[in-house]
Amino acid sequence: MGEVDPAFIQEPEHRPRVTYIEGQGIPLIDLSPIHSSGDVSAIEGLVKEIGNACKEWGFFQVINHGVPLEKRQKVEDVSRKFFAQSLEDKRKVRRTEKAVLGYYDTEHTKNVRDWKEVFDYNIEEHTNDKEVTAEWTNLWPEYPPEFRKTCQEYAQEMVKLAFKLMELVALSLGLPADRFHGFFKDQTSFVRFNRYPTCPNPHLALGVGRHKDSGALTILVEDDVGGLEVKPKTYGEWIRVKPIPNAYIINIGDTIKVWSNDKYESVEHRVIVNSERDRFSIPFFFLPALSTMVKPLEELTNEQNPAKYRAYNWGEFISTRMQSNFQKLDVENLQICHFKTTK
Ligand SMILES: O=C(O)CCC(=O)C(=O)O
Ligand SMILES: [Fe+2]
Repeated sequence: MGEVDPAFIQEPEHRPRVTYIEGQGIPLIDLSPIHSSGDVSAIEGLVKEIGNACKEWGFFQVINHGVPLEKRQKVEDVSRKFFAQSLEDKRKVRRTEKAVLGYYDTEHTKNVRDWKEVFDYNIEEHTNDKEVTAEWTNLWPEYPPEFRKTCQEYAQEMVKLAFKLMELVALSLGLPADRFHGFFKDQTSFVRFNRYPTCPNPHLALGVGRHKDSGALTILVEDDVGGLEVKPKTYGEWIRVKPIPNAYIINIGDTIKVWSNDKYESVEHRVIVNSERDRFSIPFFFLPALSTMVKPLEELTNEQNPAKYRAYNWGEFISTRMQSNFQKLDVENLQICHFKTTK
């Protein structure tokens, strides 16, 4: 990508600011208690911390998460090797409008093109639902040769961590630890490799435009370049996230927001690019099964606190969203607010 094509240019109110606020207050949570069985008070303390972070921020970082560093380094390595190939080679595993996994460099967020290229792969090779128009079949590149195995091993680590986090989220809502597990049988979770190339005019474009993640939660690895910004509800301003070596960044997605009937927040975020160094990141999106009807949990609603959302089908939602990100459209993207029962 060379000059900044008009397709990438953000409206003035969405362009990044030259000066920024870094990291203050973003919760940093130590997950060690989940690995040492038996210490009830440590687990209780952790559950409280998670609950507060989900309520106030919708966003936090974790350390002592149990994911071996070597698995992370290997996956970062294959991502870099894949992107270092020629465009022609990368396009051998190119996604299409219908087949939504693989490589592409033309994603749009809210109908403005993102300054990035991506590669997506699914955790489970699930059969495509007839009701749903998108195809979810993995396209594996031939290079580097260890690509597929490394990706699959990393995905298993992400799934393990995601289930642990969902248990903590469930406990923090006063629910049984395994309350959410059933939704993830035949999950649609996927991993994304992002490369944000250097940009000649970083103040005009964004690596990813402002958005909320629509799944349950996202577990993100970023390198040391920095550029991720979040706008927590309590803050009202964009805050730059400070990269912490070997930490994972967790953000709550719209699905948890709906399940919790708005008790927990999904936070708006975006990625700033720069003119000096490419940035690489690897989000894992923890997503329910295609057939899931997403709606506020009955245990968390009652007459005083009625459901704030109508049920929607996850398969239709995610397929519509993936397809609308493929190209610029003249209509607004599908959002959970379209299913709100109250204004
Ligand atoms: O690259 C990042 O830090 C975040 C990417 C992101 O928000 C996304 O892909 O949904
Ligand atoms: Fe995101």
